[in-house]
Amino acid sequence: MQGLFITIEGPEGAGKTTIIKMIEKELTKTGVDVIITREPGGIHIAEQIRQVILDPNNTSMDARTEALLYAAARRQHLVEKVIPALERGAIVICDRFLDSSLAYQGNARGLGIEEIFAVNQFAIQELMPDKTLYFDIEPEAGLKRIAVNKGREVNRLDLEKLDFHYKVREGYKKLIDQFPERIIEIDASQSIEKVYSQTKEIIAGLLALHSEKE
Ligand SMILES: Nc1ncnc2c1ncn2[C@@H]1O[C@H](COP(=O)(O)OP(=O)(O)OP(=O)(O)O)[C@@H](O)[C@H]1O
Ligand SMILES: Cc1cn([C@H]2C[C@H](O)[C@@H](COP(=O)(O)O)O2)c(=O)[nH]c1=O
Repeated sequence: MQGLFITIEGPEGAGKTTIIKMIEKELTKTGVDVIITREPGGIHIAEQIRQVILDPNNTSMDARTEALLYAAARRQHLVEKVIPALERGAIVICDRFLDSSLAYQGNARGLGIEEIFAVNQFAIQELMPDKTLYFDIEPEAGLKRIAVNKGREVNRLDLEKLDFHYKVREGYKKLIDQFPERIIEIDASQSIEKVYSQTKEIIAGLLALHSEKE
């Protein structure tokens, strides 16, 4: 595949969506073929699965069912949107991907990072991101940010106890140790301007390297 697959990860309220929108605006100006998308979602079927997973009324959802639904949404999103874009050489920036499953379902739900990785192999068939930017923030600070954002819908996972969100962050830290070449950590507790300028610099570097290779 000739494109470049970049994923953005982090706990709730880390600022992923905010920064991705700013990056999209910047890249669109420069004429780069960029696709901005998200998980779970990004295409009709996966958005429908998203509604089921994140509905706060679905309190009886089993943890393995949750993990499988994320993997199913991922599969459809890859096949319908991400892979075709990469094949035509586009830059794909995805708000969350496999690492979210590893941190949330694998570590925080306690299903096991290795186990969730294995389940997801069926969905991704070894298609991993070229680079992942991990936005790190203390769970309390991230949750505080989303609490003051009154326009945002509260989802089923936001409602988990603080301890769950700490385990999510712990899961991401384990992934950084496991994939140091792929995952770059950014301190997301900084101002929007600082997080944006660091992200922009990293993405510019990745684009430059990518175009050298072509
Ligand atoms: N660096 C920042 N400093 C202060 N507030 C921020 C910062 N980045 C984002 N915010 C605000 O925090 C809230 C959450 O941001 P955003 O939706 O981008 O986070 P997210 O990582 O996509 O969250 P989630 O994964 O929970 O959807 C928004 O109201 C946004 O304006
Ligand atoms: C892809 C993916 C996501 N999650 C969780 C993380 C968030 O709580 C929601 C998505 O909401 P957002 O506002 O779009 O960030 O889903 C998960 O638990 N596992 C996953 O694989």
